[in-house]
Amino acid sequence: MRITADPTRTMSGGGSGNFLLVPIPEYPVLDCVVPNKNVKIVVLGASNVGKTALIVRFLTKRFIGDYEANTGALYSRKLSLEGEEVSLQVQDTPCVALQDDVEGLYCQEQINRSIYWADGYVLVFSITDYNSYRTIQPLYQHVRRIHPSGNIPVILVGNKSDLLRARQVPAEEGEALAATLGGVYFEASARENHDGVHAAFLHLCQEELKRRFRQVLSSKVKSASGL
Ligand SMILES: Nc1nc2c(ncn2[C@@H]2O[C@H](COP(=O)(O)OP(=O)(O)OP(=O)(O)O)[C@@H](O)[C@H]2O)c(=O)[nH]1
Repeated sequence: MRITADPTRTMSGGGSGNFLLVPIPEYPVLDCVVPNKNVKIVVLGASNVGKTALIVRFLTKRFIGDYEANTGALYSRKLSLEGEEVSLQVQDTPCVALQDDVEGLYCQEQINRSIYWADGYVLVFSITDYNSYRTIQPLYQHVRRIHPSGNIPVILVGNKSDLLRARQVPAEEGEALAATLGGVYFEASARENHDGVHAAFLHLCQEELKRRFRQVLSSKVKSASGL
């Protein structure tokens, strides 16, 4: 499945101008935690693909243009999902890079900790940068090495869909890759559209909550059948 940002519904950020973003969590993390409804998401991808821009767009509806490089900031906020309040934590990360050794991927220890910590994964590439797309498969394998068992809620985001003339990754390749990862492909533009970005993050939260629900259900079935 692919969701393309709708340019007719652009939310440009109301004259925010260009300035360096200093990431400040919307709520203090501890105030934000709702028991059993705390979803932790990490955003991963190569350099310059728009990880920070996507997070900022999702949380503030704004596109600023200039972001502090490799922030690694943790953001938190509450949101209403299907009538229930969920506290969401979103971890920005420094970029990962392909390299020629056996592992194939350069990933800082800080990123490994974030992968271990998270419940859900936003894997981002830029549709204008084929190398960033090539990073995704090894990155996913890296996540799987850290979480070898279980279902990993993941979405694939092809960002910068406003730059169609510079496209290097066809939408079909994004969809095909997402299918092999067991996730959904969202094509989005952090620059031009809030709705597509919002839909992507929301989908991931919903997937994680569904996964928990299935887990609780199956453990109840197991304990009932054990009686
Ligand atoms: N045209 C366009 N530019 C974007 C979009 N998203 C981000 N950018 C620009 O791409 C550049 C990189 O954005 P960042 O959000 O800093 O990317 P990042 O992946 O966090 O980068 P690293 O710090 O290298 O990990 C910035 O100049 C953004 O303004 C988009 O959807 N469209």
